[in-house]
Amino acid sequence: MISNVKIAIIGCGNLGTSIANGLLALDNFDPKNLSLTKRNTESLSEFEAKGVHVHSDNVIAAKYADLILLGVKPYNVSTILKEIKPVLDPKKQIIISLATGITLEEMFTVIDPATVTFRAMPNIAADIQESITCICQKQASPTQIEVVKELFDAIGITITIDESLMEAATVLGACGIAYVLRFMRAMIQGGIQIGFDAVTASKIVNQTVKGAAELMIQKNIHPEAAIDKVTTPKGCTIVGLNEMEHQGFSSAMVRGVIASYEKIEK
Ligand SMILES: NC(=O)C1=CN([C@@H]2O[C@H](COP(=O)(O)OP(=O)(O)OC[C@H]3O[C@@H](n4cnc5c(N)ncnc54)[C@H](O)[C@@H]3O)[C@@H](O)[C@H]2O)C=CC1
Ligand SMILES: O=C(O)[C@@H]1CCC=N1
Repeated sequence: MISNVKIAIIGCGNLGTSIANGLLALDNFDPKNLSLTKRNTESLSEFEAKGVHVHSDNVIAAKYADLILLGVKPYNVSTILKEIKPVLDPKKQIIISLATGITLEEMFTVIDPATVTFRAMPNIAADIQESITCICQKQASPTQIEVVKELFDAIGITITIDESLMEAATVLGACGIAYVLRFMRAMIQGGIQIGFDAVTASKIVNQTVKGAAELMIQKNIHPEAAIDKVTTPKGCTIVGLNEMEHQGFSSAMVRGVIASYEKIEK
């Protein structure tokens, strides 16, 4: 049970906070099983008030954790690993790096290559237990894989992938939430121009996007199959969609995805 596992999030910023919120909303999750670190812990005081261990000592947090999540920026991963290495127990603990573009091999140049190490790529919807998290690992036992899957299943859904796809997973799942939000913002702006106030436009757009996503998830169909049901011949939907395509909508999205990917691969 994930509720009995001691979890440390080293470097609890935007993503770490989302994961912490998702975990704390679970039934039976004991806040005492969660440790969050940050250099300046002021912004984590709400967690402290809920009984979570909050401090700036990464070594202490790592020492007493079963699962050690690295939530720092990619360029800080190596420094953190060097810092916590003296207290790591490769046989008992599991390290999970959330950092973009840092390979398992790179981590093994710092820590003992026998350490059970995962890379995981969740997104900020972990906050409301709706993340999609892609994971990959080296030398984990089926039980250890199960524990890590259980952690991320608790805050959304989890897919196991090959490490070679982790950068693509970052773009589609983690950056992806920002692409969707920018799309929503544009739709709200359009809605305001055709007459709605911002609050009403947001409400309509939020539910429309939720409905579209749920339709795809529950019916397991390709988006275009559902689009065909909306586009009345000679109607207003197809006119709007075609105008968006004339303006490069799909092309802009594909090129944005590739630009993000190329940025990580550099
Ligand atoms: N923000 C997102 O949506 C996603 C981020 N990621 C990855 O997660 C990692 C974190 O991203 P964010 O949360 O956006 O960054 P962030 O900058 O909000 O969080 C990083 C945190 O680490 C803390 N930190 C830095 N050095 C530290 C140290 N020596 N000891 C303890 N804490 C330290 C910082 O104070 C900060 O709070 C990055 O590697 C990023 O690539 C992955 C998926 C999604
Ligand atoms: O923008 C970034 O680099 C990170 C990785 C995925 C989401 N945020």
